[in-house]
Amino acid sequence: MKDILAEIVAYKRTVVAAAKQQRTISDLENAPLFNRSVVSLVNFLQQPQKSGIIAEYKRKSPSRGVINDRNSVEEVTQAYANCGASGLSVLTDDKFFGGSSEDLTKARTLVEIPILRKDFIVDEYQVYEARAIGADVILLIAECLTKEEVLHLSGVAHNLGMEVLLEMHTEAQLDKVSEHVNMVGINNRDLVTFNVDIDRSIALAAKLPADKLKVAESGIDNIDTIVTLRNAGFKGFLMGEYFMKQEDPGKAFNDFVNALAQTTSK
Ligand SMILES: O=P(O)(O)OC[C@@H](O)[C@@H](O)c1c[nH]c2ccccc12
Repeated sequence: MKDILAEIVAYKRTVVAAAKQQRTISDLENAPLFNRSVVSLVNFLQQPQKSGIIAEYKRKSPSRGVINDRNSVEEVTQAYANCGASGLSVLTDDKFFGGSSEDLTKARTLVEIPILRKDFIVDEYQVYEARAIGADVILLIAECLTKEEVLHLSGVAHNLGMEVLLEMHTEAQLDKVSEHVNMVGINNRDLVTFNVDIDRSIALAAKLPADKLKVAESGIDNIDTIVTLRNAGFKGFLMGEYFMKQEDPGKAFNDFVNALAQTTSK
């Protein structure tokens, strides 16, 4: 299989080069949202009355094709926030995921919970951009960055007051965790083969540094899985497709969170 990740990263480099011509970093620093106070996802994930779910707005993906092109970002993200999401994840990639920076900014103006910029960050310019569009957290993907790049990009995010979720998939990538990484996400989905394996999160979890909050990502579609992952020490659950593919994602989210609360209060 052709490495889609390499294709995405190459695309990002061209997008960033073009964006730099349009808006300099100092333009970004002057954006109205740039100096707003950041909301801590680490803090929200630790609040026991919340679900622990980071609910994702995603229109399409390379592995699934179109997931939802009917429900607006405003409608869905507001419903998620009102129904107990601990955070939101908004795809800002246009070409592969059908998202945009505007999507994230629209959500920002409507909700107060933390928002993760879900994209493929390969240049510090994108970290400034994340701050300018209203994100609280950035995603860094270990698979597409060197250890030095993770250190640098996480340091930039930290200096701008944002938090960092470092996503990984293999034990070898543990080495890339830096002091500025606040949360480690284990992706159940292999970004090269797209295979989903929940047991992988559980196996890797025990090996994560104790001071980093653990987030399980992808392919989560039932409450038992969340309970199992919680017992393995995970505090955050990043879920996209399961809600987005339903007729009414906001309602589906609400039903799921209510059922989860029932299960865990027993
Ligand atoms: O839709 P799912 O299977 O619930 O997965 C959500 C999220 O984990 C997934 O979209 C994701 C995880 N890491 C990524 C990196 C880039 C883009 C997308 C992702």
